[in-house]
Amino acid sequence: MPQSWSVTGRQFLRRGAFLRPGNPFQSLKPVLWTQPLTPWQLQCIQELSSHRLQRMPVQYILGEWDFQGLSLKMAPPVFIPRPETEELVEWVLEEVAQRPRVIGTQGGPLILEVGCGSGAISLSLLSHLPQSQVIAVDKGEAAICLTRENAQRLRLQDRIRIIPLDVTLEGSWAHLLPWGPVDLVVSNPPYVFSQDIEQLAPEIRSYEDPAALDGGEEGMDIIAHILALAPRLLKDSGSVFLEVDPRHPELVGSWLRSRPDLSLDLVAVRKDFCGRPRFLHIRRSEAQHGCPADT
Ligand SMILES: C[S@@+](CC[C@H](N)C(=O)[O-])C[C@H]1O[C@@H](n2cnc3c(N)ncnc32)[C@H](O)[C@@H]1O
Repeated sequence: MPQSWSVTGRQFLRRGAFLRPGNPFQSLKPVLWTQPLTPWQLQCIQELSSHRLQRMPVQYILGEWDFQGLSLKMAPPVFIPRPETEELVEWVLEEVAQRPRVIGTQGGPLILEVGCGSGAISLSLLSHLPQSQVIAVDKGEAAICLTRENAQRLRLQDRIRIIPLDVTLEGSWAHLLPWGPVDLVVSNPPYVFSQDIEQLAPEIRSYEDPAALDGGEEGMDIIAHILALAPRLLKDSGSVFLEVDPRHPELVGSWLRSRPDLSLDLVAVRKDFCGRPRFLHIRRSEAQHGCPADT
């Protein structure tokens, strides 16, 4: 996998003055339509094209990608944020707006994101919720570094704690609460069924971290860990929002029914823009006090 190259697509387009600052690709200056390319420009185009011919995702070639109006740095092998995840963020923001008394009574909600990747979810939530604070965890070192860099680029670093952490490790939950229990846990976890990994596009299989994708036999490995930890992490009637595979609403529902000790209810399922059930809202029952494993 090529990890470094002399120039990213975005740098090339800016340095070569192809784009007006801050404008999208459509802003290509008309005067350039007929101007021959310089040798340097030709070399850059050849280099960038060769990456694409090796099936490198365009987001890695450009070195930047937009998510919820934020421009985020992208670098392999950190997971590239997908458009449907913007819908997860929008759902969380809707819930926060509709239930301000329940979620984050004082200031904005305190949010934990499990598996932050490039920081897309955490940073877009912070940019929309100026009173909120976020704890973002990921087990991947490259993901932690990229979230840190993106938080600084967006000047959101003062409201985010970025913690390298594997949520499947025993006792990990204690590190997840630097500010005490949270109002919301949000995650786009690895949820691809192991047997489906082979069918993913070469762009995904060759360049993105397999740990960001493979959720085990039924795609439930990390989901189950997050849900098992949730009662220790959440305030009373706090919520978990998850992005999942269309088969997961059924699987997660029956998994939760098999774990009544967790006092978690699947309260809503939302479809993505293709009409597939992809997002779950799971709420901690208000009646619960203390954690099952503590008693
Ligand atoms: C599907 S990616 C989501 C990244 C980002 N939230 C997004 O939506 O673009 C899943 C992320 O979970 C992280 N991850 C996988 N297993 C984990 C674990 N056991 N503990 C913490 N993070 C984990 C991966 O490193 C990856 O960054």
